[in-house]
Amino acid sequence: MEAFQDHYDDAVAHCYGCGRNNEHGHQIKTCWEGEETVTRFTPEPYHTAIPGFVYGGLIASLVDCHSTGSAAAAMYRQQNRELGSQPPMRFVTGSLHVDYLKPTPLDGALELRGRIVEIKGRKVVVETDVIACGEVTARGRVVAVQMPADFGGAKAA
Ligand SMILES: CCCCCCCCCCCC(=O)SCCNC(=O)CCNC(=O)[C@H](O)C(C)(C)COP(=O)(O)OP(=O)(O)OC[C@H]1O[C@@H](n2cnc3c(N)ncnc32)[C@H](O)[C@@H]1OP(=O)(O)O
Repeated sequence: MEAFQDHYDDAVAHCYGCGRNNEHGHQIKTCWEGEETVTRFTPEPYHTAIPGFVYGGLIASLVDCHSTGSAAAAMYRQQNRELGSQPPMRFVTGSLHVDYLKPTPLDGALELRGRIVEIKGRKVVVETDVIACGEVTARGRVVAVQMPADFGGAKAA
């Protein structure tokens, strides 16, 4: 199944978290599973915080890009548009909040499951559970905002 991130324009597919063209990045892939969005990512041994446990910054990074991708997909879905149809709708992070509920074992794949909490104007709020070994170890809440055409002085694509 094609992931949301597969539809990002080549010119903007270099994000460290989700850009498929960034060979040094995480290159996460997110899909719908019913009403939830799902990303699966297997941390490497060097993603360590305390030995045996995943670095919190990695978890935040995964929540971030999982959520901005989910926000875009939710907006396309709300507008009954195909992912990848023109003009593109891309989202950046306005706010990123993560609660670390318990240590996340560095032991196989992490699963991120997102729910769309609100869509209002250019804003989409996404809540995401991070699941390791069958347990929710972290929970994120992201306010994603549709990228302005002049974001950072650049042209949106
Ligand atoms: C080329 C690349 C392709 C990108 C394609 C790939 C995407 C990869 C994205 C990766 C994720 C990132 O790391 S993105 C990089 C990190 N993020 C950034 O650099 C963003 C920097 N910030 C900004 O540019 C700006 O602050 C924005 C765009 C986020 C918002 O500014 P704005 O466009 O003027 O929006 P504004 O009208 O103020 O707000 C719209 C709604 O969002 C809410 N809102 C805005 N900011 C916040 C906030 N911090 N906390 C809560 N809510 C907020 C407002 O209350 C309002 O809700 P209401 O009043 O309507 O209810």
